[in-house]
Amino acid sequence: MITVENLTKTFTQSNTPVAALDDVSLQVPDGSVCGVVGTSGAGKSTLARCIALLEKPDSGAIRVDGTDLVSLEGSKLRAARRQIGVVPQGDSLLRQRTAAGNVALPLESAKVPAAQRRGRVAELLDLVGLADKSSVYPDHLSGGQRQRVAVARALAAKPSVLLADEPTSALDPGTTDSVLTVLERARSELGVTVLVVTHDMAVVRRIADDVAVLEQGRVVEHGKVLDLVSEPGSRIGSTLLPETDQASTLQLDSGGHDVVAEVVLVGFAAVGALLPEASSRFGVELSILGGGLTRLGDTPVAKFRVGLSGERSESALKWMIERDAHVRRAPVSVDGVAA
Ligand SMILES: Nc1ncnc2c1ncn2[C@@H]1O[C@H](COP(=O)(O)OP(=O)(O)OP(=O)(O)O)[C@@H](O)[C@H]1O
Repeated sequence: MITVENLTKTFTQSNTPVAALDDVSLQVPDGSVCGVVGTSGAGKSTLARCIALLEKPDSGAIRVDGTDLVSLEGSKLRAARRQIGVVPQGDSLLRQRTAAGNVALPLESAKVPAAQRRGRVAELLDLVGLADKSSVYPDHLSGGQRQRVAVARALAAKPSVLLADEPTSALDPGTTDSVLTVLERARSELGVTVLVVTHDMAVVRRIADDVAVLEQGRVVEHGKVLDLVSEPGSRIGSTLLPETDQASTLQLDSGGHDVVAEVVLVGFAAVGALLPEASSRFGVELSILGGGLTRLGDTPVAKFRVGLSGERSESALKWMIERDAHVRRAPVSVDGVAA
């Protein structure tokens, strides 16, 4: 578990203090992937650098498996750093070393014997799908392959935490996918806790269990992605789920329904069966007025605007809520048209 408690960090720019981190607290459970997102200047990289112990916060604590890393010094600090593998922002490989040579670097620093080193490097290159590129130099690798070597290098010393700062920036969607697959594999096959700093919501959509949204140095939203998307007003929800409120759809179809509601359904069972079952069980006519289906990680999630007509519309809605559908009633005016 990574626990960040009340972290603050202020820089001075032209004699003016800039609060890069302003009382930031968050938790990343063991073996999970947490995305840290936010606009440019929100404080994402500063947070990553503090957690990687490359920057000292002004105050606050960073606990990995219970130990506060901020207070460590000397050999204890060096040992703690080894527990945190870092994939830095941008191209970080040494040009004069092969892929294998780059991955071997942390093992050489830790004085791991050569035979053991070779075995570990081979394992890691295999993990990132680059076993056949071991003797290739970075200039002859694609951007995505270079990032995967950087991930292998970050994992070399068997860290419990992997921190990746914008690992997919400047990569096209196909290449992004190959890098995300490797981060996801680090979690699933090695049990590493992964923190990904990114401005790219596709990263959150594809691999994050948890997410923290930073804005001007503060955490404005934090939690499990699948919980947040069902909360009314969630920024994550409005970014990751389909739009439901196109004015044209509403004007054409919403009139005449007894109940109009926005429904978020999470998981195969809910997405596949809940609406048709509610309709048949309560004898109500149910129309989809907007929205659609998406996928967050492996989980299908739907957000629909629905219109229900029939005497038992309210009961149908209540029944869906009891089955974990997240329902928000749309206000309906006296003539029955959704506002
Ligand atoms: N070394 C520094 N000296 C002065 N100001 C800094 C320093 N590092 C960061 N800042 C400032 O702190 C704030 C947060 O910067 P940070 O790089 O953490 O944001 P970010 O969310 O990672 O942005 P980006 O997505 O553009 O990388 C910004 O206002 C930035 O200008």
